[in-house]
Amino acid sequence: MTAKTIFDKLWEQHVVAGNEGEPQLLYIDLHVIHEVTSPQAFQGLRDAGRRVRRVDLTYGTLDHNVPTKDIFNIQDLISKKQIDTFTKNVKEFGVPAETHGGKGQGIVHMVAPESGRTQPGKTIVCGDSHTATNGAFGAIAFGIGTSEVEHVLATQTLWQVKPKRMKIEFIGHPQKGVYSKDFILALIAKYGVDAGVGYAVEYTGEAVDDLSMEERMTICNMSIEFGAKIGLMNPDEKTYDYVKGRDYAPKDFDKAVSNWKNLVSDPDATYDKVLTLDVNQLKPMVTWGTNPGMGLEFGETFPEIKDNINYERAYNYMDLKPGQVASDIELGYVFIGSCTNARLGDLQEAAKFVKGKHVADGLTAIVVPGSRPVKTAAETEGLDKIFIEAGFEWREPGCSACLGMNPDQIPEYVHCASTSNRNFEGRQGHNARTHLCSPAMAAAAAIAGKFVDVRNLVTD
Ligand SMILES: CC(C)[C@H](C(=O)O)[C@@H](O)C(=O)O
Ligand code: SF4
Repeated sequence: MTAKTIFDKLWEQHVVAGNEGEPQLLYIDLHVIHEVTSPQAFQGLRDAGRRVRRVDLTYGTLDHNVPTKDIFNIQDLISKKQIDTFTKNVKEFGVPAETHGGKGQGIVHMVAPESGRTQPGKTIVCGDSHTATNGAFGAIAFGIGTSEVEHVLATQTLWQVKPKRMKIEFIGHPQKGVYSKDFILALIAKYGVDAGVGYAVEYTGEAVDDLSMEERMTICNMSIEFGAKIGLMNPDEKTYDYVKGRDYAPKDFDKAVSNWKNLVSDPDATYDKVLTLDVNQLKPMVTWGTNPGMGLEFGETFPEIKDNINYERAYNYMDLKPGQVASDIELGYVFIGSCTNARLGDLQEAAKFVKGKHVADGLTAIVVPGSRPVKTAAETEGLDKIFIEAGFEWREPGCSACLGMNPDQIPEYVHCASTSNRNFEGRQGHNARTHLCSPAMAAAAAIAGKFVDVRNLVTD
């Protein structure tokens, strides 16, 4: 029997028709939807007189347009329309979905795992690029376009060409104050934002084994910033423990686990490409430019422009210069949120750097839990008080300032330390300047008023 990767095993199990190298029809086990990319898809079904084929394998939430200050007061007309349309569509088609302001609501890539629907072995799609987040469970999960959303709603299948296989090994053990966000930012800085194009990436290595499920999700989430549509990991005991006891966990859990145990890459499986990154000496990462690959370890000087036209443009947009360092950036805003880094563990870690301290003068700092369950759990532990007493705003869950599709926008020309995944021009607001980093780095920066090395602040 030839050795196989987890990706090969899962792909084979889901092919309904077609041969490798050509488009193949895949069966989809879970289709998650949100208000931005589903309206035309539902309209298409309506026009064709079709229904949703498997409402039981479909699940929706509202996230991008949610106002996080005053959640029921939706001022923006487009936001209001998208939220109302979604609510009407899921009702009409009978799709289970979280309600606006409801107890399970949150960012789409957070609520699927939280509800227990995300499980090893599944194919999971959503009309959203960061769907790869779910790959942390040992699933094939990827973002699709609106016409594909319609196809999946109607047929529960999707045509796809099988990507190549890449293995990325994170070796070593990080220093305290260095997190999985730093691993993935370092990987993208080293190999570039296109390095993953055409590949399904499997993340392995002792550094990944040591991570919690939440930290693993941060890495898979940013596969897309590395250029890959799919990023996944081998499930293990931590994966099973995460799923166990959740509302939609398998009823016969032991049987499910015995199946999941086979869903790992064989030791001698081969890959089209293998990359490694040693995290032993890795320092906290901060991006200086306008794509997620323009990042450096804390303390390194920003690069020379040379012939790099993108660098010149990035420097102009960011109002920074070669030779400067991250601590030179004059921060005006700190955003702790998004599907990359707004889980309970992220907020717990950030709170450690905030407790008993105060946000720097003139700086606005907001914490936006990624989902209602995270918000509630954080409040039960008193994290909200720690942040509020320190001068942070404590918001309602949603995508928030990750992208400004809601009132949460970074003001023009202001530099923002952000725990999100994209630092493109205008992403967080017109002419806003985004610096990607870990929750700990963002929290410490809010207190200091500038980026500082959190390795020096770790107490436990
Ligand atoms: C709005 C949505 C389609 C988009 C995506 O696909 O990623 C958004 O979530 C983002 O992060 O830019
Ligand atoms: S939090 Fe950001 S990256 Fe995640 S789904 Fe929302 S907009 Fe996209």
